Order: sequence, then C-alpha cells, then structure tokens
Amino acid sequence: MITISENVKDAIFEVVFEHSYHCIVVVDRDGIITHLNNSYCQFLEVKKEDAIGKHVTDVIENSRMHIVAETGKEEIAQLQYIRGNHMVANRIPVRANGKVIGAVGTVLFRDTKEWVEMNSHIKNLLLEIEQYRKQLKEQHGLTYSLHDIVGSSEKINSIKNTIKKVSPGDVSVLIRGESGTGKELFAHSIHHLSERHNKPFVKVNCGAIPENLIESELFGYKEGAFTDAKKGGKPGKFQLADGGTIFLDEIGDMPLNAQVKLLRVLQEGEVEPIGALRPEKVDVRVITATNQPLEQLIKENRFREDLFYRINVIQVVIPPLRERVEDIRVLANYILNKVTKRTGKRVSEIDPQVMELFMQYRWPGNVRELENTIESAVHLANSTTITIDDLPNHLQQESFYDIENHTLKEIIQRTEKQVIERVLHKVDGDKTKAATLLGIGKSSLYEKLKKYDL
Ligand SMILES: Nc1ncnc2c1ncn2[C@@H]1O[C@H](COP(=O)(O)OP(=O)(O)OP(=O)(O)O)[C@@H](O)[C@H]1O
Repeated sequence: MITISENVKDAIFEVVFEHSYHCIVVVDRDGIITHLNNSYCQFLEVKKEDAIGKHVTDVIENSRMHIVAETGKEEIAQLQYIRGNHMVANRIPVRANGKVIGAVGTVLFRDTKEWVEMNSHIKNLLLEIEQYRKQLKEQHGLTYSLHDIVGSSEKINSIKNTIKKVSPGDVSVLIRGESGTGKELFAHSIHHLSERHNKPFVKVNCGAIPENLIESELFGYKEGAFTDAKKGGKPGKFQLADGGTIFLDEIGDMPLNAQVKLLRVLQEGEVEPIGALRPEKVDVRVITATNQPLEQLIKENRFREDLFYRINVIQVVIPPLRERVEDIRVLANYILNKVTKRTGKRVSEIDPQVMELFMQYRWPGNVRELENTIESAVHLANSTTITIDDLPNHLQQESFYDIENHTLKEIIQRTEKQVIERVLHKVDGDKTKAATLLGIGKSSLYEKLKKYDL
C-alpha cells in the first residue's frame, strides 16, 4: 500500500481547498466554522479570520451544515439560496472512529448564470437521448429482450429456457401470472428472439378498451362504416402488427363477439374490418396474457373454449415474486441501479434490514410494486443507503407482523431486534443514549445486543 506523508497530504489539501473554484466550508460537530476557502470568502464578502470560529448560520445564509454535522446524514445537490442566488450545495458529514466530528460543504455554482447554462445544456442532451430512444422504438416497436429479465431462481431460469425454445416459429403463447410479474417483458422477449424481431410488436390491453370499440381497435374499419368513421377508414392493431407480433394483454376481458373474430384470425389468417366487403390477409403471431382463471370463464360461458385451445398452444406461467424469494435481492439491486442512473440520486445501497423485510413481504403487486417501492425510497433517502424509514408505512408494518410464516415469539424477537437497531442508528451508536431512549437499563441493552449479535 502506498503511504502518503503528512506534508504531501497538507499540500494536496491546500490545492483542493484553496485553489478550487468551488466554495468550500468545514464545520465541527457544533456547527462552528473551522475552515472557509478563499472562493467562499470572496463570494460572501467576509474576511476569513472573522468567519472562522463563528457558528455557520451567522456567516452563511440558510446553511444546514450544523444539522448535517449533528445528524450525520449527507445532503447532496440541494438548492440553497445565498446572497440572491440559488446555489447547489452538497453537505457531507466527516466521521472519525465511527463518530461524526463535523461536516464539509461545497457549493457548486457561484452564480445562477453558470447554473442556468449547465442546466439547459443537460436538458438539451436529455432531449436528444429521448429523441434517439423514440426513433429506435418506432423502428423496432419494442424495448425489452431476454437480457432485461433479471432473476437467479430456478423458476425464472427454466422460464427463460422455455422462451428460448418457443420464440422461433409462429406458435401462440399464453403467458399467465399475477399483475406485475413481468408478463409483458416476457412477451417482448419472445418477439425479440423470433424471426419477426425487426417487424412491429403491437400491444393491446383488452381490458382497457370499451366493449363497443374493441372490434374497430383490433380489426379496423372502412370509410363510411359508421357515422363517425374517419375518411379513408382506419387500420386495426392486427393490420399494424402485420409481419410482426401482437400482444393481447388481459385476454380474459375480451368480449365474446371479438373472441369469435380473433378465432378467425388465428384459424384463417384473415381479419374483417368493420364495413369491409371481404376479409383481409394478415400475418401476425399472437401472444396473449392473463391473470384470470380462463378455465373458470369457459365454464361460465364468458370465454370460448375453441379460442382457449388456439391461444394456449404453449403456456408460460410466471410465479409471483413471493414464490421466488431468491430473485428479490438481485432484482432490488438491479432496480436500485436503474433508478439511480435515471434520477442521478446518489443512493447506492439497501440496508440489510430493508432487504430482510423485502424477503418477508408478500409483494401482492410483484415486481412492479418492488420497483415503485425502491423508486419512492430513493427519492426519500437522506443518505446513500435506503433504510426502513424510507419505505412506505404499510410495508414496514405488514412485514413486521407476518403471522402466516412466523410464531409470536419470532415476531416479538425480530421486532425487538429491529427497534434496537433503529435506535442505535438514531443515536449514532451511543449505548447510554440508546438505553435511555428505549427505557431499559444499560446492562439489559448489552444483553440484548449480545443476543441479537448487534
Ligand atoms: N424479471 C424481471 N426483471 C426485470 N424487471 C422486471 C422483471 N419482471 C418484471 N419486471 C418489471 O416490472 C414491471 C412490471 O412488469 P410487466 O408490465 O411486464 O408486468 P405484467 O405482468 O405484464 O403486469 P400487468 O399484468 O399488470 O400488465 C415492468 O417495469 C418490468 O420491467
């Protein structure tokens, strides 16, 4: 390991601190300024010797440095209004031997002009990227492939293998699974791996189209077919997907009359637009998805049995997230990475306690719910780690009392362990303060720390 002598360290500090164009301030644990660089002095129009030794709030407007020095929670890219300007401030706690001993603050843009210029530059770049994305999507009509399906469980790997086998060719695939399990993602992947990959992928949510419009949406209409019909008519989703794949989501919600027409497409390869004199040929692969018990709908005469056999040539069943707990860790980290890249927030970790909660929770909304939970936690997080406090209340509570899988004793012990961990975190590991807050004796706290290996 290379060791750097104290002299060299001082020289580096001098260059970074004094010759930086950014404004830098350092405070101690009580919020007293110990260092203020020349850039900051000039900007504030204060003399260094007058500022050092004063409380930071007496020298810098709207400062929160003293708060960061107390809580130990960093604050990144926060707007701070100083001397008539909106600045971007970063406040980072300084720790020694595990304790917060102060904080360093930097201000990135000394005037709004620099800031506005930088902002509009970034906005332009983002717009450009968005434009390219749109073009790509228009050309290919799809966004996901098998590589985007994350998971390490046996179940997911076996589904991926099935997908690889059935993707080439035109066989119809029925994808079943609860909401948010990734049915659309798998449908995209099948298209991506098929010979049709550079032709359109068209998604139709059968549950979202009013019953009286579904036929014209799916099969189109001809000019003059009805009073409000557009001049020149309108192609249906099947015509738009010609040569490619149509993904019929929520197929169980399709009305019976549209089911008859769909069967015809599957049997004859023909669609009949409303008002057309004769059917039109289309070449479309059909992938369907549902969360409904189609067999039950057949018994109730709400779904055609002959259609069921046509769409159900290959069936892919995606298990709910709670039945493949092994995927949760890898999915959560993948989603965290995706969200932070998109938002630019510096949150890089998920607290082990949170991960434990994620593994216990039942995830009724599956991967979509996990995505939403992590996205909101990233926005709420005050540090680089997602903690329990950043999670929605219902999740904290429900997972605390998972009565189906744990005895009362286990729940009480886990609750006790989690409460102690949270209190210790709050008081920065100070055991005396923790015992007082918990209302127990210090020796009792030590016993519990030993018991729970904390
Ligand atoms: N295995 C996975 N790896 C990565 N992302 C996933 C995975 N499964 C689901 N997702 C993500 O979860 C979200 C929900 O997935 P998707 O829309 O495909 O679910 P769905 O089953 O079609 O839901 P619904 O039935 O409500 O339409 C999407 O943002 C998707 O990218």
